[in-house]
Amino acid sequence: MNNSLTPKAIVAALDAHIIGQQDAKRAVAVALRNRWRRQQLSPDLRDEVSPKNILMIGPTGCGKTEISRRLAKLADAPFVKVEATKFTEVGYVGRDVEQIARDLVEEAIRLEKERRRTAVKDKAEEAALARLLDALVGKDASQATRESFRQRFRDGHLDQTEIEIEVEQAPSMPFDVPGGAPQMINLTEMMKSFGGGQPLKRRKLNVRAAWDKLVEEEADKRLDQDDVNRTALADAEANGIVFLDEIDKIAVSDVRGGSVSREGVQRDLLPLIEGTTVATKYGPMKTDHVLFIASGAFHVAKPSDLLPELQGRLPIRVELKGLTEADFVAILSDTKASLPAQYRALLATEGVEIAFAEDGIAAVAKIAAEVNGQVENIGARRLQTVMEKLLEEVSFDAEDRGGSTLTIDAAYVEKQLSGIARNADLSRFVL
Ligand SMILES: Nc1ncnc2c1ncn2[C@@H]1O[C@H](COP(=O)(O)OP(=O)(O)OP(=O)(O)O)[C@@H](O)[C@H]1O
Repeated sequence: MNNSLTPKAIVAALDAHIIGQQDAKRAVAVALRNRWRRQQLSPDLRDEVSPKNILMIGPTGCGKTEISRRLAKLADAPFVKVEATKFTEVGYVGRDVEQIARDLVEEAIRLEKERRRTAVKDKAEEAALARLLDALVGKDASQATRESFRQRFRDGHLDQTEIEIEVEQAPSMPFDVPGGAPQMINLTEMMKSFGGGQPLKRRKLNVRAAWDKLVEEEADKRLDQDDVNRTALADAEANGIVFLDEIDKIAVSDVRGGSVSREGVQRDLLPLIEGTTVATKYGPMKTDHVLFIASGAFHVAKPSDLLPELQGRLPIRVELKGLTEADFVAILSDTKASLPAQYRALLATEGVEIAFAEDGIAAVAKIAAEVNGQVENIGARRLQTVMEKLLEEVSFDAEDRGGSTLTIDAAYVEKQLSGIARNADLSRFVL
């Protein structure tokens, strides 16, 4: 991890995307910095320091996941989100919670591959181009023909041309045999151990898609898979972040009748959070230093309804506030890659300019807050449904509007949305 990611720098980076919720931002920033601090310690002391996990308490759609996901991205750390309620479903067997650790390792592998692919990109592209040309003009074509196709490909003229190439088959789903990961059978892994790579399969693709696939394959061939796995496993152990959503739903007082199984889930989660070793396809993974961020609305159950041991493992409590109309204005106006900016960019690709007037933004925020109040409070997620409806017409007609400019002001918002927003029954379905 990067030395420059001080708590202040982390909060500033989160501020670019998330409005308010300063307590939560500060808590995650300190948790992340503590990881860096731990790495600076002598090995014996380093092992003693366990992460201070966080419990985020706040209504739906107020930024809990977003803060955690952005934090992970900032730190380039493997991240998984799991709903705690998933483990209370019918068919649940205690072992399943260990899947969280396995998923974290898979995510770490994906990240590690992505990092390394950039290093071998040039060589991979060269080899991919050779294979692409073979597929386009045949192995025996003259140098001149190959060169001319190479140029046409570079200029993008062949993007939609269909070709048939031999690519590696996607790995088959592993069979998850009772008893855990070490006994997983993966057919493609087995084929590999009998010599040769993944089995090949002829597929029809357009040149654009074939190119991406071939570059990925050629890059992967140049990666030392064992080393990728080793590094990724260590990365998941030291830097992994698990976001455990809906933890309140497995707290005991929230249920009538089903409490045994829910308490069971808490008991199963406990070792994972306290630190245990989970068997994965890539070797044992220790969860001692994984950062857990648990989250829930806690409308009915309280944090004190969780098992005491679990409460102890989530020592940092932060409360996130429900978002107000003013927050919605800020989310629409002041965040990086805000929804208006996204729609503006999307429609610009069709030559349609849209400009959001200040009173237009205010009107959208007002409607979102009203519908949240009348129908159901889904927080900032409401902005997505409102914006989609608002721009539905222009999004559909964009092809006929090339070269035009549309100003989205209060009057336009009123025209598009007021009928729906004032009718609670209608907005229940549409907004
Ligand atoms: N404070 C905020 N600032 C900017 N955008 C926000 C904020 N809160 C939520 N959003 C946006 O709303 C959407 C939903 O937010 P998020 O996934 O963080 O909800 P949540 O609090 O985790 O809810 P849940 O508990 O239901 O998962 C995301 O697209 C996010 O970008």
